[in-house]
Amino acid sequence: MGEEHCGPGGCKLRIAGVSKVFEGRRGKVEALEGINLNIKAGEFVCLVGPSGCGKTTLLNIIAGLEFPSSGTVELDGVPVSGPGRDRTVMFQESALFPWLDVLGNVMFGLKLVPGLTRSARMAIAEKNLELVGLQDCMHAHIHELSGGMKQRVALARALATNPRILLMDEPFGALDAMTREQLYQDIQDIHLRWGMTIIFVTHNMREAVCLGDRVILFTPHPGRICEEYSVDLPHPRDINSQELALLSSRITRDLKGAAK
Ligand SMILES: Nc1ncnc2c1ncn2[C@@H]1O[C@H](COP(=O)(O)OP(=O)(O)OP(=O)(O)O)[C@@H](O)[C@H]1O
Repeated sequence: MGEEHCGPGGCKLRIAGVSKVFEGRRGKVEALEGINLNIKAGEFVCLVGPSGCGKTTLLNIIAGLEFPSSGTVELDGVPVSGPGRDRTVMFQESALFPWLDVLGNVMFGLKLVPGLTRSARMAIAEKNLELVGLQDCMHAHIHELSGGMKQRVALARALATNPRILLMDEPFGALDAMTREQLYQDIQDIHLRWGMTIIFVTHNMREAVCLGDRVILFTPHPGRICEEYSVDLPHPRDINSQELALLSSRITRDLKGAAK
C-alpha cells in the first residue's frame, strides 16, 4: 500500500434521541428507540446486536437514506437531511456493475463528484485499486473475481470519493476466514492512515473487537443501546489473539443476556 495516500480525516457524529418506527404490511415495527450516541472524528465504532435490532436502520439513517421518526443526527454540528458525498456506504453484497470492468466500477462511483475529468477519475480509481491490492486486475470482468476481490473493488469504490464517514454493513460477512483476516489488516491500515470515521455493523464479535475503538451492543425490539465497550488493544490487532477472544466472549455473553 502506498504510504502517500491520505484521506481528509473524519467527522464528528452526534445521534440524539433517535427512534424509528416503520409502518409496513406487518403494521408498526419499532426498529429503534431513544438512541443517543456521540462518535468522535476518526473513531472506529462497531455496532453489534441480535438480528433485527435496527443496526442497518441506524446506518441508513446516518447515511441519509432513511429518516428518524424522532430525534436528530448531526455531522460536525450540521443536521443530516439526506445522502451526501461526505458519507459512503459499503454493503455485504458488493453491488458491482457486471457490465463494467474493475476500473470502470470504481470510476463510476466518481461520476457524482463535480468537476472531475475522465482522466482524473481514472487516476483516482487506479490509485484506490492499488491501495486495496488490485493493481493487476484493473481490466478484469467482475465475474472473474473471487468474493474477496469483489469486496476489495467495493472498498476501493467507497474510498475513491474520500468519504469522511465510511458506513460498513457486514462488508466481510460472506467471505471465508482467511480472506477476512487479510481484509481486517487492510482496513486497520487504511483507517490508521486516513483517519476517517468508520461505523461498522457486524454479527461477528471477534471482528468487532479486532476493528473497533468502541463496540456498541443493542437490545432487540426495539433496538436500544444496552452496553458499550472500549477496546484499548493496540493496532494492528490479530483476530486470533487471547485478549481479543476474552473481550469478544464477554460481549457474546452480554448479547445472549440482552436477547432474552
Ligand atoms: N423498510 C422497512 N419497512 C418495515 N420494516 C422494516 C424496514 N426496514 C427494517 N424494518 C424492520 O426494522 C427492524 C430492524 O431492521 P434492521 O434491518 O435495521 O435490523 P438489523 O439489526 O440490521 O438486522 P440484521 O442483523 O438481521 O441485519 C426489523 O424488525 C425489520 O423487519
